Amino acid sequence: MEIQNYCGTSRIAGCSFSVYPMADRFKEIILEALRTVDTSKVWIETDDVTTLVRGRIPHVFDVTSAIFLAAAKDGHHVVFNGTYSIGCPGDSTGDVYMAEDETKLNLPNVKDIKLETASKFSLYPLGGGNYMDTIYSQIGNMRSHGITVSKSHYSTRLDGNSIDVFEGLEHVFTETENSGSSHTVMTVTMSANSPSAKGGIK
Ligand SMILES: Cc1ncc(C[n+]2csc(CCO)c2C)c(N)n1
Repeated sequence: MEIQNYCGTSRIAGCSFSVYPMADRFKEIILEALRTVDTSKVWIETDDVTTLVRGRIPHVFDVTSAIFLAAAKDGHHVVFNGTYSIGCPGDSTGDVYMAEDETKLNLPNVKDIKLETASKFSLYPLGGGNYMDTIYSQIGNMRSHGITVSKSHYSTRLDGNSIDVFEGLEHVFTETENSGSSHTVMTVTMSANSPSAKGGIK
């Protein structure tokens, strides 16, 4: 069989992510978080390393943020690590999940959860010309979401309420996509309830 390497045109988005609860009950916390979130508007697959979610951008962010919040809301130290991608060559157009509307199913259940988080994110607008301009303007974009933004090497640090940070990141990702980047990748590491002092290890 001939193997084809082609670029789909559907603009299906996706995220490969894991949550790491630092607790004895980590297995139950992960599985419960995956079970309680409504995933009916995305394609989803979990294995022993990550969970993959694919569909429209709003639902990919709705599901990933709700799973993190479900795992972290009770106070356990939990880390989320995710790679968001859109325009990946080979992601097929045929997925039924692209027919869904943009109404988020989980946001009403998690929007009032207040959870202070520390994150680092990196944005990679692939296939566009002025990628540094796009990155700098999108880092500026995060500030307008009430997020504390600070410099780091290889990434940008974000301190703020979990849902607000996810909302800002969704905005950044969507705007980068709309700016004409043919393939966009964004990595996010988010930590909640860490016993470490902010920015340090004491
Ligand atoms: C979101 C998410 N998906 C999958 C894993 C991988 N994983 C590690 S332990 C465990 C439970 C026992 O099977 C699973 C599924 C993860 N950590 N987070």
